Amino acid sequence: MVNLSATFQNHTFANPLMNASGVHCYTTTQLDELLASSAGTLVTKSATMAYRQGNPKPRYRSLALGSINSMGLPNEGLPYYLDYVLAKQTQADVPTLFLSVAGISMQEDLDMLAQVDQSDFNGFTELNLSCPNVPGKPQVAYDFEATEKMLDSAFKLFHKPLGVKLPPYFDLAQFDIVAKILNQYPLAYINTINSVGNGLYIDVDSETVAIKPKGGFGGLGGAYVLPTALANVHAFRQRLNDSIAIIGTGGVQTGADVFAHILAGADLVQVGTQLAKDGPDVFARLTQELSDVMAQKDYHNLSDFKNNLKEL
Ligand SMILES: O=C1NC(=O)NC(C(=O)O)N1
Repeated sequence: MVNLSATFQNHTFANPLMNASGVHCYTTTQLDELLASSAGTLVTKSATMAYRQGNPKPRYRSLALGSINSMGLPNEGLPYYLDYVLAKQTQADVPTLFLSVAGISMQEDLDMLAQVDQSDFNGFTELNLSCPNVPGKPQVAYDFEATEKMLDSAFKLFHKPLGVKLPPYFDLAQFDIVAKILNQYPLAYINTINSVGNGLYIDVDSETVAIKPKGGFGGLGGAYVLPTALANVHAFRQRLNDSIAIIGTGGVQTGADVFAHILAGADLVQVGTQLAKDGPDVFARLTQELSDVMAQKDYHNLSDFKNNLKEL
């Protein structure tokens, strides 16, 4: 018998799967659909303090090998999502929830964290340091000094469980540097990776880009990014204190991809592009496929193979 239950910082989820922030999580209707699905839990769309329209459309394009997006942090504003998780957490059989924030400035991040800290929210807060799509706003987590300053300030005022959403890194020396910074803080988790920033999809027939913002440059998701996502999960698992959990995000299309993320060291696994393509029913398929892969290998629990990637 296969048991998919996932433990994560003393919280238990029915399975390790959830949505990636930004996908099927803008409205309470979408969030309720996630709760009604086979997903183990959910994360809200990254919020700014106030409602934000985001970039001009078309700003998302589903592609054969994944997706490209330059949404630009459209969201209903922090109060909308905070109200949602506060209302939901009082209901029976609702799992511990995740709330994502992404200020346009460090001060906005701190203001939002302060507001969440003063609330009764009992779930995990995700500080998104890696949105690649706000014109003129660099991805914070590519600036190591700014990241350190941000976390110093955040932990001075925030006392609830906090995670950070990181961009992909591509250099082993960067993994060393970033892990050294992150290990200084009592982080509940890291979530790696965000979309691979500023890719450019070209439609040869029309000789045109796929999305309107930023001349077509946007974050890549889907099959394009699975090896990069697995590398970031594994590199950070090898370098971070055991006290910091890891959410693996990027490139999940099948149960075998979920298995690979966990083998690489992920404690939970998020699904973005494939959720956008298939809708919340994707979680029923992915949990079944993960269960099938485990049964074929005679594994009964996630701990039987988590972070057990073999080298040659
Ligand atoms: O962090 C983000 N990553 C993305 O790929 N897109 C969204 C966005 O543009 O809002 N934010």
